[in-house]
Amino acid sequence: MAPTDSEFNPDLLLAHKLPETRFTYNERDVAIYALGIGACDQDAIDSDELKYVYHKNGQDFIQALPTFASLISLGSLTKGLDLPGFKYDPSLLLHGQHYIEIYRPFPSKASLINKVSLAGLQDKGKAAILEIETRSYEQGSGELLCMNRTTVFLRGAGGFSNSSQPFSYKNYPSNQGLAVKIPQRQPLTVCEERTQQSQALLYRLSGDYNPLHSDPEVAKLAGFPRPILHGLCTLGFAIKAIIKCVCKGDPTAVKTISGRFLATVFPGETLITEMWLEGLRVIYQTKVKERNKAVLSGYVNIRGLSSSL
Ligand SMILES: CCCCCCC/C=C/C(=O)SCCNC(=O)CCNC(=O)[C@H](O)C(C)(C)COP(=O)(O)OP(=O)(O)OC[C@H]1O[C@@H](n2cnc3c(N)ncnc32)[C@H](O)[C@@H]1OP(=O)(O)O
Repeated sequence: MAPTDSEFNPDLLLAHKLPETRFTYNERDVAIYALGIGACDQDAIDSDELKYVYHKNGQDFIQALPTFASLISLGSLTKGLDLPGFKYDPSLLLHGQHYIEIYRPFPSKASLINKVSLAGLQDKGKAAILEIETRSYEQGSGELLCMNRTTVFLRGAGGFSNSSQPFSYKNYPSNQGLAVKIPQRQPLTVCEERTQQSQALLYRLSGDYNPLHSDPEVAKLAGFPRPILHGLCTLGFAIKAIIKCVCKGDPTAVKTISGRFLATVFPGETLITEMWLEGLRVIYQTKVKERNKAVLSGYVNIRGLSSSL
């Protein structure tokens, strides 16, 4: 008998080709994104951050933060994905992990073509873990600008495969795993930043309009007391802190970014990011100060460091 629409069908799923998408942005988008992750929020003349939102000292271009890459992939994903052979409830979806490779610094405006593919699916019993890879090419030159791998944790969508041999598919190298071991020693440096009560309302204007981050009723139905902060907003705060504290304010120093969202953040909470240097890798962990709770951890690979660190 042929499987019905609601049944798991790995052959159908793995053979499915996701459509190419397009993403065009300009300097206004770059600046709105930076404001959404707290640039100049604590100090409107912050000499490290003004360049992300304004033509500081007459600079020609507003400078894009490396985490702007995460927006490029999201355009095609935030409404959820229709995947033949696999069903899930998009209202129970949580962002679990995010991985970015940046191949060259971001222009402050561009038109891009996204090639999207399924990178992984795992049955974890109580949940399914779905991974989508997006490679973004500059229209015209065809140059590859960045790659995003979005991992989503689909609550309630597990248990779809044989429980003695749960389904597990990954098409990328295991050394790109995102779990990090937090060093036991004191961090090299620590950065504290308060998010605003309106943080998610501002961040959503960059393109992730999921009402989980803005609508109290939708948040309650998803199991939260109030709207939660976008995972990529928290990631943006953490990486901006690393650029300021370790990369001496140079956003082009960042090559690779990884992050695992460990717990939910509520807008208005204070983020404390601890950073450790291991060669050309910064290991980091972000905690919510008010609850002393780790909410994000990961690493950033950087291109080089000045010897004064
Ligand atoms: C296609 C759609 C694209 C979507 C676009 C993006 C939409 C954006 C949404 C958001 O921004 S949501 C807000 C940001 N995210 C969060 O706030 C999530 C924070 N994290 C959590 O709440 C929890 O970590 C969790 C994800 C609910 C998991 O916790 P839980 O206690 O249920 O898991 P465990 O029992 O510890 O582990 C089970 C299993 O899953 C693996 N795992 C655990 N956490 C993660 C994770 N964050 N990412 C990926 N995988 C995770 C864990 O290793 C276990 O596997 P095994 O070890 O058993 O193999």
